[in-house]
Amino acid sequence: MDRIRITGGATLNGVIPISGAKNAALPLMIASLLTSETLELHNVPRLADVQQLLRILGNHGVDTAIAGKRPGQTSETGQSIRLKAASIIDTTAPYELVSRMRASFWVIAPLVARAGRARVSLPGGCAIGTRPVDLLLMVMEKLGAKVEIEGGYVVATAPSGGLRGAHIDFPKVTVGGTHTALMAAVLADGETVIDNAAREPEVVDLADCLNAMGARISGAGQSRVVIQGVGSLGGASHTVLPDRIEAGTYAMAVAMTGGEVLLEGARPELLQSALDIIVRTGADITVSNEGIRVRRNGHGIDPVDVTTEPFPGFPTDLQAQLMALLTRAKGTSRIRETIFENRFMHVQELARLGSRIRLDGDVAWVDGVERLTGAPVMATDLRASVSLVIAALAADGDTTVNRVYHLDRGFEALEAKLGRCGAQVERLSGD
Ligand SMILES: CC(=O)N[C@H]1[C@@H](OP(=O)(O)OP(=O)(O)OC[C@H]2O[C@@H](n3ccc(=O)[nH]c3=O)[C@H](O)[C@@H]2O)O[C@H](CO)[C@@H](O)[C@@H]1O
Ligand SMILES: C=C(OP(=O)(O)O)C(=O)O
Repeated sequence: MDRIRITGGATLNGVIPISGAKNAALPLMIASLLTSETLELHNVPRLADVQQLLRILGNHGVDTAIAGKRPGQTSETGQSIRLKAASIIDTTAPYELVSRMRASFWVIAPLVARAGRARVSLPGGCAIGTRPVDLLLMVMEKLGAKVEIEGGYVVATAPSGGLRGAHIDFPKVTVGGTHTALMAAVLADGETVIDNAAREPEVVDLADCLNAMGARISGAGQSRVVIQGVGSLGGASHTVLPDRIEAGTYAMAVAMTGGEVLLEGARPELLQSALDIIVRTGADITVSNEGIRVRRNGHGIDPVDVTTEPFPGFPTDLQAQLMALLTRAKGTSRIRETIFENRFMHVQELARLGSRIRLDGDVAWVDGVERLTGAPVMATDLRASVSLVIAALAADGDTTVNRVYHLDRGFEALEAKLGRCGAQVERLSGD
């Protein structure tokens, strides 16, 4: 298994291009199941999760073609992928494929909408909590599907006349639930109203693409979304929005090490709450047409008090990275995690580097320390892994981050992007 070795101490200076968002690319790719025509996606990041989803979609009958490199494109220029599901050849999403990635469960919605049936293994994904799918199943039932659990699989069947529009009122904000509702309702008969919908930018990106395919969705990005069902969807060409979590991660890395980096292509409105917090820690943020510039020169790291919330609040997917930054703050910070009940698995690994963090239920108290020291560490999920990279960049000596496959799920060309800005990061191939 590959590992990454980081020798701490360097400041970061230069330009980091921001990739297309993993969490937008995945539902966009799944939307290809809704039409027999070609969906062309641009700026798709080169990530293990994208590859895995291509395998899953291929199993359902989606033909994919990845465009070759054009002049001037580098290995980090997002890929263009054409997806065409002329017909759905298999409505089962098997355990071996789905258990590795949470988002793959969302195929349930387009499969039932288009083929009338789906048999989908209960999902896997990052180990950050129990992560039930009850609200996704509620969506399918509200739209008229019969839902049963058989041998670890969810079997959902549309009524004879197909899915019917309905009122869906989510008791809590769920990104996956909202994606599912959008993809199930676009082909349903009549109107669907979603209340308490997730307002995340990735939901808006999916709705924009579905509308380009001929859907009639209004209000995406607000709590109430209204969908008028249509008879069929066609092809479209859509560019994946930039990854706000990747941008926030590198912003925190620069706030940690000091230096000055342009996050090229990052869009500030997608991560304003995180940028506000980074400014409160003492870094400077400036915004231009090129992206977001982050700088910390000579100022220490100030402690902050942060609570994770659904968009537009501070994202849970940046909580671990912020915690890493705050391990070196001048004072005590408080981080409250309200989205996932088990998303503090990075605490014990950050402790190996010398951090001082106390857990009290859903709150982590981070006492800033003068010095971190390198150590072998092992992360249990994607964002936890990258939080260890951030801490390692500021630690004395070498840190080896094991289980790099977590990083490869969500960070495109991490070593190259950090390396070009002066960090000493090296991938060690293992057995
Ligand atoms: C691939 C992808 O886009 N993943 C993101 C997505 O995950 P995901 O879509 O899985 O997260 P949700 O927004 O659905 O989860 C929010 C909360 O709702 C709960 N819940 C969810 C569904 C359900 O049926 N029942 C239920 O109780 C979850 O356990 C959690 O406590 O949004 C999360 C919250 O922003 C992010 O951390 C993930 O990176
Ligand atoms: C939790 C994440 O991914 P997933 O939902 O696929 O587990 C993430 O992107 O941080």
